[in-house]
Amino acid sequence: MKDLVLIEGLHVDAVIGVYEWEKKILQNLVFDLEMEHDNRPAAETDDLSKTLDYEAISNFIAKYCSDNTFELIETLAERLCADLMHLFDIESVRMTLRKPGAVPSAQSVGVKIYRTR
Ligand SMILES: Nc1nc2c(c(=O)[nH]1)N=C([C@H](O)[C@@H](O)CO)CN2
Repeated sequence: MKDLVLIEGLHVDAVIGVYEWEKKILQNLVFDLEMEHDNRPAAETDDLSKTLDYEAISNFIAKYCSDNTFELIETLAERLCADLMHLFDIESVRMTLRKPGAVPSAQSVGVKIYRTR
């Protein structure tokens, strides 16, 4: 098992959805990420620059969601994972993206994807 850096339950507001009324409102999305990265260099040197900075990545996700609008959560998850892997030293990422308000009778709905270099 390789090392992981985690982000769990990251709440972000976004304009997202297939229906016209959804394009005029903000809806809550919840992200969980498992990002593969060798944590030993950071642990050996106690150096943030050698690991995946979960704060920087969380901030990037929030800004990405405020700067971009999509219809499908599949599109958001796919493009966001591609950008994250391009910008950060992530070997692979498992992203769960939930849209809790989308189906009132469900606790949550969403997608889960796994992408690797
Ligand atoms: N697999 C998906 N199904 C649906 C999506 C989606 O993004 N992926 N989106 C919608 C609507 O936007 C919905 O969230 C409105 O409540 C429907 N199904």
